[in-house]
Amino acid sequence: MILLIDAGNTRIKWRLHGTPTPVEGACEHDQLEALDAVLAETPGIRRMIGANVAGPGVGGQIGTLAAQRGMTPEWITPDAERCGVRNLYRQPAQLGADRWAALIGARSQHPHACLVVMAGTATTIDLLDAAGDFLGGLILPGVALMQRALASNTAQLPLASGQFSPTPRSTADAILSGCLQAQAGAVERMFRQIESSAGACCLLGGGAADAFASLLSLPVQRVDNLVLDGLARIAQDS
Ligand SMILES: Nc1ncnc2c1ncn2[C@@H]1O[C@H](COP(=O)(O)OP(=O)(O)O)[C@@H](O)[C@H]1O
Ligand SMILES: CC(C)(COP(=O)(O)O)[C@@H](O)C(=O)NCCC(=O)O
Ligand SMILES: [K+]
Repeated sequence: MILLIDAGNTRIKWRLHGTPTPVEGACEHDQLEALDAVLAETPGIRRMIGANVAGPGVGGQIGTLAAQRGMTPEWITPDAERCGVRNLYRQPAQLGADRWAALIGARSQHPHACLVVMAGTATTIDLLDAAGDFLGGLILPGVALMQRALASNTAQLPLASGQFSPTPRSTADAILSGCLQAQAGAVERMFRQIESSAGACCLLGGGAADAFASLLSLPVQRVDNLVLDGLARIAQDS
Protein backbone atom coordinates (compact mmCIF):
# COMPACT_ATOMS: atom_id res chain seq x y z
CA MET A 1 0.00 0.00 0.00
CA ILE A 2 1.25 3.49 -0.88
CA LEU A 3 0.14 6.75 0.71
CA LEU A 4 -0.06 9.42 -2.00
CA ILE A 5 0.05 13.05 -0.82
CA ASP A 6 -0.84 16.29 -2.62
CA ALA A 7 0.30 19.13 -0.36
CA GLY A 8 -1.24 22.33 -1.77
CA ASN A 9 -1.26 25.89 -0.49
CA THR A 10 -4.71 25.57 1.10
CA ARG A 11 -5.17 21.88 1.84
CA ILE A 12 -3.32 18.59 1.99
CA LYS A 13 -5.06 15.81 0.08
CA TRP A 14 -4.18 12.12 0.30
CA ARG A 15 -5.17 8.73 -1.04
CA LEU A 16 -4.24 5.20 0.00
CA HIS A 17 -3.24 3.42 -3.18
CA GLY A 18 -3.52 -0.35 -3.34
CA THR A 19 -6.51 -0.76 -1.01
CA PRO A 20 -9.59 -2.72 -2.18
CA THR A 21 -11.74 0.39 -1.68
CA PRO A 22 -10.13 3.78 -2.17
CA VAL A 23 -9.47 5.75 1.01
CA GLU A 24 -9.10 9.50 0.49
CA GLY A 25 -8.96 12.53 2.73
CA ALA A 26 -8.00 16.17 3.02
CA CYS A 27 -7.07 18.58 5.78
CA GLU A 28 -5.87 22.12 6.34
CA HIS A 29 -2.20 22.74 7.12
CA ASP A 30 -2.87 23.03 10.85
CA GLN A 31 -4.92 19.82 11.05
CA LEU A 32 -2.23 17.30 10.20
CA GLU A 33 -3.46 15.00 12.96
CA ALA A 34 -5.94 13.73 10.35
CA LEU A 35 -3.06 12.50 8.22
CA ASP A 36 -1.31 11.14 11.31
CA ALA A 37 -4.46 9.11 12.07
CA VAL A 38 -4.25 7.49 8.62
CA LEU A 39 -0.65 6.52 9.30
CA ALA A 40 -1.59 5.16 12.73
CA GLU A 41 -4.58 3.16 11.47
CA THR A 42 -2.94 1.70 8.35
CA PRO A 43 -0.04 -0.57 9.24
CA GLY A 44 0.42 -1.79 5.64
CA ILE A 45 1.79 1.47 4.22
CA ARG A 46 5.19 0.74 2.68
CA ARG A 47 5.84 4.01 0.83
CA MET A 48 4.75 7.63 0.98
CA ILE A 49 5.00 9.58 -2.29
CA GLY A 50 4.01 13.21 -2.52
CA ALA A 51 3.97 16.47 -4.43
CA ASN A 52 4.54 19.43 -2.12
CA VAL A 53 4.06 23.04 -3.22
CA ALA A 54 3.17 24.24 0.28
CA GLY A 55 6.77 24.88 1.33
CA PRO A 56 9.40 23.20 3.50
CA GLY A 57 7.46 23.83 6.73
CA VAL A 58 4.53 21.66 5.66
CA GLY A 59 6.89 19.13 4.05
CA GLY A 60 8.91 18.95 7.26
CA GLN A 61 5.81 18.42 9.41
CA ILE A 62 4.68 15.53 7.21
CA GLY A 63 8.24 14.18 7.33
CA THR A 64 8.14 14.25 11.13
CA LEU A 65 4.84 12.32 11.22
CA ALA A 66 6.28 9.78 8.78
CA ALA A 67 9.50 9.40 10.79
CA GLN A 68 7.44 8.48 13.87
CA ARG A 69 6.26 5.45 11.84
CA GLY A 70 9.73 4.67 10.48
CA MET A 71 9.03 6.15 7.03
CA THR A 72 10.42 8.92 4.85
CA PRO A 73 8.15 10.64 2.31
CA GLU A 74 9.49 10.71 -1.25
CA TRP A 75 8.78 14.20 -2.62
CA ILE A 76 8.76 14.21 -6.40
CA THR A 77 10.54 16.92 -8.37
CA PRO A 78 9.67 17.67 -11.99
CA ASP A 79 12.16 16.41 -14.52
CA ALA A 80 12.51 16.78 -18.28
CA GLU A 81 10.63 13.58 -19.12
CA ARG A 82 8.64 11.01 -17.17
CA CYS A 83 5.86 8.47 -17.79
CA GLY A 84 5.35 9.62 -21.37
CA VAL A 85 5.24 13.35 -20.63
CA ARG A 86 7.95 15.74 -21.80
CA ASN A 87 8.38 18.91 -19.78
CA LEU A 88 9.13 21.90 -22.04
CA TYR A 89 9.51 24.41 -19.18
CA ARG A 90 12.81 26.27 -19.77
CA GLN A 91 13.91 25.06 -16.34
CA PRO A 92 11.98 21.81 -15.81
CA ALA A 93 12.57 21.80 -12.03
CA GLN A 94 10.88 25.22 -11.70
CA LEU A 95 7.48 23.73 -12.55
CA GLY A 96 5.25 23.03 -9.54
CA ALA A 97 5.48 19.39 -8.48
CA ASP A 98 1.65 19.28 -8.35
CA ARG A 99 1.37 20.47 -11.95
CA TRP A 100 3.91 17.87 -13.07
CA ALA A 101 2.08 15.03 -11.29
CA ALA A 102 -1.27 16.25 -12.68
CA LEU A 103 0.09 16.28 -16.24
CA ILE A 104 1.31 12.70 -15.79
CA GLY A 105 -2.07 11.72 -14.33
CA ALA A 106 -3.82 13.37 -17.27
CA ARG A 107 -1.62 11.65 -19.84
CA SER A 108 -2.22 8.23 -18.33
CA GLN A 109 -6.01 8.56 -18.66
CA HIS A 110 -6.40 10.72 -21.78
CA PRO A 111 -4.00 9.84 -24.62
CA HIS A 112 -4.98 12.91 -26.67
CA ALA A 113 -4.29 16.60 -26.44
CA CYS A 114 -5.74 18.07 -23.28
CA LEU A 115 -5.91 21.16 -21.15
CA VAL A 116 -5.15 20.32 -17.53
CA VAL A 117 -6.89 22.79 -15.23
CA MET A 118 -6.44 22.73 -11.46
CA ALA A 119 -8.54 25.28 -9.63
CA GLY A 120 -7.03 25.54 -6.16
CA THR A 121 -5.42 28.41 -4.25
CA ALA A 122 -3.98 29.30 -7.63
CA THR A 123 -5.57 28.16 -10.87
CA THR A 124 -3.18 26.49 -13.28
CA ILE A 125 -4.07 25.91 -16.94
CA ASP A 126 -1.59 23.60 -18.65
CA LEU A 127 -1.34 22.53 -22.30
CA LEU A 128 -0.54 18.91 -23.05
CA ASP A 129 -0.37 17.98 -26.75
CA ALA A 130 -1.22 14.66 -28.39
CA ALA A 131 2.42 13.52 -28.27
CA GLY A 132 2.58 14.04 -24.49
CA ASP A 133 4.53 17.30 -24.65
CA PHE A 134 3.71 19.79 -21.90
CA LEU A 135 3.85 22.95 -24.01
CA GLY A 136 3.45 25.46 -21.18
CA GLY A 137 0.70 26.89 -19.02
CA LEU A 138 -0.80 29.72 -17.00
CA ILE A 139 -0.83 30.54 -13.30
CA LEU A 140 -3.70 32.75 -12.11
CA PRO A 141 -4.91 33.65 -8.65
CA GLY A 142 -7.61 31.13 -7.76
CA VAL A 143 -11.28 32.08 -7.33
CA ALA A 144 -11.04 32.79 -3.60
CA LEU A 145 -7.73 34.62 -3.94
CA MET A 146 -9.11 36.90 -6.66
CA GLN A 147 -12.02 37.86 -4.43
CA ARG A 148 -9.73 38.46 -1.46
CA ALA A 149 -7.34 40.58 -3.56
CA LEU A 150 -10.19 42.96 -4.42
CA ALA A 151 -11.43 43.16 -0.84
CA SER A 152 -8.02 43.87 0.63
CA ASN A 153 -6.85 46.42 -1.94
CA THR A 154 -9.91 48.63 -2.39
CA ALA A 155 -11.92 50.93 -0.14
CA GLN A 156 -15.38 49.96 -1.41
CA LEU A 157 -15.26 46.27 -2.27
CA PRO A 158 -16.37 43.87 0.46
CA LEU A 159 -15.60 40.18 0.87
CA ALA A 160 -19.23 39.24 0.29
CA SER A 161 -20.85 36.14 -1.12
CA GLY A 162 -22.42 37.09 -4.42
CA GLN A 163 -24.23 35.04 -7.04
CA PHE A 164 -23.03 34.49 -10.57
CA SER A 165 -24.91 36.50 -13.15
CA PRO A 166 -24.19 37.23 -16.83
CA THR A 167 -25.38 40.77 -16.11
CA PRO A 168 -24.42 41.45 -12.46
CA ARG A 169 -26.39 44.31 -10.86
CA SER A 170 -24.93 44.39 -7.35
CA THR A 171 -21.36 44.79 -6.09
CA ALA A 172 -21.21 41.30 -4.60
CA ASP A 173 -22.53 39.70 -7.81
CA ALA A 174 -20.18 41.81 -9.94
CA ILE A 175 -17.15 40.66 -7.94
CA LEU A 176 -17.98 36.96 -7.97
CA SER A 177 -19.05 36.99 -11.62
CA GLY A 178 -15.89 38.87 -12.60
CA CYS A 179 -13.67 36.33 -10.86
CA LEU A 180 -15.52 33.35 -12.35
CA GLN A 181 -15.58 34.84 -15.87
CA ALA A 182 -11.84 35.51 -15.60
CA GLN A 183 -11.18 31.86 -14.76
CA ALA A 184 -13.51 30.50 -17.44
CA GLY A 185 -12.23 32.97 -20.02
CA ALA A 186 -8.61 32.01 -19.44
CA VAL A 187 -9.51 28.32 -19.76
CA GLU A 188 -11.45 28.87 -23.00
CA ARG A 189 -8.68 31.02 -24.51
CA MET A 190 -6.01 28.42 -23.71
CA PHE A 191 -8.19 25.62 -25.08
CA ARG A 192 -8.21 27.31 -28.49
CA GLN A 193 -4.57 26.26 -28.89
CA ILE A 194 -5.49 22.56 -28.93
CA GLU A 195 -9.15 22.51 -29.98
CA SER A 196 -8.40 21.30 -33.52
CA SER A 197 -6.50 18.26 -32.21
CA ALA A 198 -8.52 14.99 -32.35
CA GLY A 199 -10.09 14.05 -29.01
CA ALA A 200 -8.98 17.26 -27.30
CA CYS A 201 -10.66 17.95 -24.00
CA CYS A 202 -10.26 19.89 -20.78
CA LEU A 203 -9.65 17.93 -17.58
CA LEU A 204 -10.83 20.06 -14.67
CA GLY A 205 -10.14 19.49 -10.98
CA GLY A 206 -9.31 21.23 -7.69
CA GLY A 207 -11.34 22.52 -4.78
CA ALA A 208 -12.75 25.49 -6.71
CA ALA A 209 -13.51 23.66 -9.97
CA ASP A 210 -17.27 23.50 -9.47
CA ALA A 211 -17.45 27.27 -9.08
CA PHE A 212 -16.95 27.84 -12.82
CA ALA A 213 -17.24 24.40 -14.50
CA SER A 214 -20.75 25.16 -15.76
CA LEU A 215 -19.55 28.34 -17.49
CA LEU A 216 -17.19 26.51 -19.83
CA SER A 217 -18.23 26.06 -23.46
CA LEU A 218 -15.85 23.26 -24.37
CA PRO A 219 -15.58 19.49 -23.82
CA VAL A 220 -14.89 19.18 -20.09
CA GLN A 221 -14.20 16.11 -18.03
CA ARG A 222 -14.50 16.78 -14.30
CA VAL A 223 -11.75 14.87 -12.50
CA ASP A 224 -11.28 14.17 -8.83
CA ASN A 225 -7.56 14.60 -8.16
CA LEU A 226 -5.14 14.30 -11.07
CA VAL A 227 -2.16 15.01 -8.80
CA LEU A 228 -2.83 11.82 -6.83
CA ASP A 229 -3.49 9.90 -10.09
CA GLY A 230 -0.13 11.08 -11.40
CA LEU A 231 1.67 10.15 -8.20
CA ALA A 232 0.24 6.62 -8.48
CA ARG A 233 1.54 6.42 -12.05
CA ILE A 234 4.98 7.72 -11.00
CA ALA A 235 5.10 5.15 -8.19
CA GLN A 236 4.65 2.34 -10.74
CA ASP A 237 7.91 3.33 -12.46
CA SER A 238 10.11 4.14 -9.52
N1 LIG B 1 -14.09 22.86 1.95
C1 LIG B 1 -13.17 23.66 1.37
N2 LIG B 1 -12.04 23.96 2.05
C2 LIG B 1 -11.10 24.73 1.49
N3 LIG B 1 -11.20 25.26 0.26
C3 LIG B 1 -12.30 25.00 -0.45
C4 LIG B 1 -13.33 24.17 0.06
N4 LIG B 1 -14.29 24.07 -0.88
C5 LIG B 1 -13.89 24.78 -1.93
N5 LIG B 1 -12.71 25.37 -1.69
C6 LIG B 1 -11.99 26.18 -2.69
O1 LIG B 1 -10.94 25.36 -3.13
C7 LIG B 1 -9.68 26.02 -2.98
C8 LIG B 1 -8.71 25.04 -2.43
O2 LIG B 1 -8.66 23.94 -3.34
P1 LIG B 1 -7.48 22.89 -3.29
O3 LIG B 1 -7.57 22.12 -4.57
O4 LIG B 1 -7.47 22.10 -2.03
O5 LIG B 1 -6.23 23.88 -3.31
P2 LIG B 1 -4.68 23.68 -3.05
O6 LIG B 1 -4.27 22.48 -3.88
O7 LIG B 1 -4.10 24.96 -3.52
O8 LIG B 1 -4.46 23.44 -1.57
C9 LIG B 1 -9.91 27.19 -2.06
O9 LIG B 1 -9.10 28.28 -2.42
C10 LIG B 1 -11.39 27.49 -2.28
O10 LIG B 1 -11.52 28.36 -3.40
C1 LIG C 1 1.20 27.39 -9.13
C2 LIG C 1 1.14 26.76 -7.75
C3 LIG C 1 1.27 27.85 -6.69
C4 LIG C 1 -0.22 26.06 -7.60
O1 LIG C 1 -0.36 25.66 -6.26
P1 LIG C 1 -1.79 25.32 -5.59
O2 LIG C 1 -2.75 26.35 -6.00
O3 LIG C 1 -2.19 23.96 -6.14
O4 LIG C 1 -1.56 25.24 -4.13
C5 LIG C 1 2.25 25.65 -7.60
O5 LIG C 1 2.15 24.74 -8.63
C6 LIG C 1 3.66 26.25 -7.60
O6 LIG C 1 4.11 26.76 -6.60
N1 LIG C 1 4.36 26.19 -8.75
C7 LIG C 1 5.74 26.60 -8.91
C8 LIG C 1 5.89 27.57 -10.03
C9 LIG C 1 5.50 27.03 -11.40
O7 LIG C 1 4.76 26.03 -11.51
O8 LIG C 1 5.97 27.61 -12.39
K1 LIG D 1 -3.80 24.62 -8.28
